[in-house]
Amino acid sequence: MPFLRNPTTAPAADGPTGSLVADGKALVGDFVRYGGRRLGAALALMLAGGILEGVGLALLVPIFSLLAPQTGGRWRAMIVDTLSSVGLVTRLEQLAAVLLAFCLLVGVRAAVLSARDRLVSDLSLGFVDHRRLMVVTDLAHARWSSLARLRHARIAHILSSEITRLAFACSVLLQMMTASIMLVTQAILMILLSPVVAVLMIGFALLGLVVLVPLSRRAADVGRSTARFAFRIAGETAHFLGGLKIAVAHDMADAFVAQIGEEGTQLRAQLTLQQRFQSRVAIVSASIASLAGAMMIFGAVLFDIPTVTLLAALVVLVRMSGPVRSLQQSVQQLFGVMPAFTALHDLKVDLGPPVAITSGAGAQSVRHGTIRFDRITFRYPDASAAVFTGLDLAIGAGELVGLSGPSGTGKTSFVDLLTGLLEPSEGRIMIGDAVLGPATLASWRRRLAYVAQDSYLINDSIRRNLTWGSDVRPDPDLWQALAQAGAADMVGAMPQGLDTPMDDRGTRLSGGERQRIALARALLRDPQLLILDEATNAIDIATEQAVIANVRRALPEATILIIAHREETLRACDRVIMLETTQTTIS
Ligand SMILES: Nc1ncnc2c1ncn2[C@@H]1O[C@H](COP(=O)(O)OP(=O)(O)OP(=O)(O)O)[C@@H](O)[C@H]1O
Repeated sequence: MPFLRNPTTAPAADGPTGSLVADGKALVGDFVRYGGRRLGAALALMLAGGILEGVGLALLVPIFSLLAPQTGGRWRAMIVDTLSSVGLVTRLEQLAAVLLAFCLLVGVRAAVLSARDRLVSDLSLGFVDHRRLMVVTDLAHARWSSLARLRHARIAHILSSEITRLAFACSVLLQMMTASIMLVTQAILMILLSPVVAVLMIGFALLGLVVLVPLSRRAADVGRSTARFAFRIAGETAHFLGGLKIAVAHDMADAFVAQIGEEGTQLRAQLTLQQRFQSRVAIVSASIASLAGAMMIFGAVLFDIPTVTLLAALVVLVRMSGPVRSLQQSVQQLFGVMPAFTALHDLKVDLGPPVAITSGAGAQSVRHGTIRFDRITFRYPDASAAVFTGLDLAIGAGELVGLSGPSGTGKTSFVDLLTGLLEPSEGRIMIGDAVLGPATLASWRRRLAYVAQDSYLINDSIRRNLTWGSDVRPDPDLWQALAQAGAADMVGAMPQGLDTPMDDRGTRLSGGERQRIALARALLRDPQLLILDEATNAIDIATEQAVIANVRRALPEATILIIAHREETLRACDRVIMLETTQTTIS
């Protein structure tokens, strides 16, 4: 599994502002930076598709002229002359040649559009992956104090729903680019066919803008509030089970169902309103388009425009309705999905600057030695009281130390300071003769192993779980570590042994079984400091005592810190640090 080292450096100030235009610009900017040359190639293919579409439509003129000679006007003479000069004399030969050219063109256009769609899909999926990795990298490198303030539900929502909505925003943006290029090429063709018809068309396009923009804006407002509503429901759905549990326990199940039903009704009403606005926009667009068609026919008669030109122009007009509709719908859809982009940006702002870790030449190695808390004061940002004030203590290399105390006295904070997740507000932590800080953090973290109460297992085999975070090791080493953690019999009894998959992160194992696998994994890191954070509390006392003795034998030189409440566990330690109040005392 690759470890991410470099947080993203995109400046937060370039991010969304809440206005569609500014947010759209920021999203496009991000997308352009990501797409680079491939986006250029996609745009070139879009342009080629547009031009081929224009040429294909232009070929309708000779086809119509040859089909209905009396309607051709000056076009027909020109076309017949050109084809005759290359040896195609009869009407049938000329028609066959033009139709062949048309078919070839349709084939080439289909190939270009298929290449365009492949590239566009690659780009949009790749961009979403890239943004997801950016978020995960930012989270992985954020200061722990910033991270601890975030709600889990918010992160889960961003990494699942919001990223998916961003994928949709990308495809909408790309649709808009394609539609715009199509429209421009079709408009140019219209001008070439007949400037008079083009002027009429532009007049109607402007009329359409004047009528449709306010209507679309109102439809977009409705779309935006629908998105907010759906977002709120999604948030509540995430806490559904918790809410249901309390409701059932309080005999409020029917009220809970009614509450969920009411939210559904409100969302439906909102969606109906949105649909109504979209229908209104569609009715007005269709009316303007049909009026434009009628006026074009009228204008053609008035200005004596050949029927062939008129027919071709009408086909172009019909073809233009697709990109126009696509553009208009895309703008509305962007309103709905843009909050996803804003949410990603807000998360980056809330995470603040990444934690400083020196790598390369500036990095220092730490050597095994006494761990010393030297006049440590620690206060969480925004907290009124400090967790530790002027804490002085030392843990000798190779000591087995217990850490205990009532809830809220700072055990987790102590461990987080020791692993460098939190930085002291005052004072310093020494590892041997090195100060724990940006230069020594990477080296120190490579030398420690941390096992939590709720063990993190990945959805993979036991073998991969054991070597997660350390080098690949031969099977005998893995079995030895499992035996030391008291898990060898358990894994040996599984039909696939080390290759047994840990489905659903090992939830089918008991808490104690998961803890023993996590402990074996920690032993395989051969750490200088082993932290067991309530990591054996789900194991029965007799097995736990045996496991602690095994661990000590397996790591004779390592310092071991056990956070525990059980007296039996603490009795196995050389000494115990007891956190009694926020002003720590040590016994
Ligand atoms: N992110 C945070 N922001 C502000 N205060 C915090 C934060 N995390 C913990 N605290 C406070 O710091 C104090 C120490 O918390 P800590 O989690 O270290 O205690 P603990 O001994 O590990 O508790 P427990 O045994 O319940 O896990 C508590 O008063 C807690 O409310």
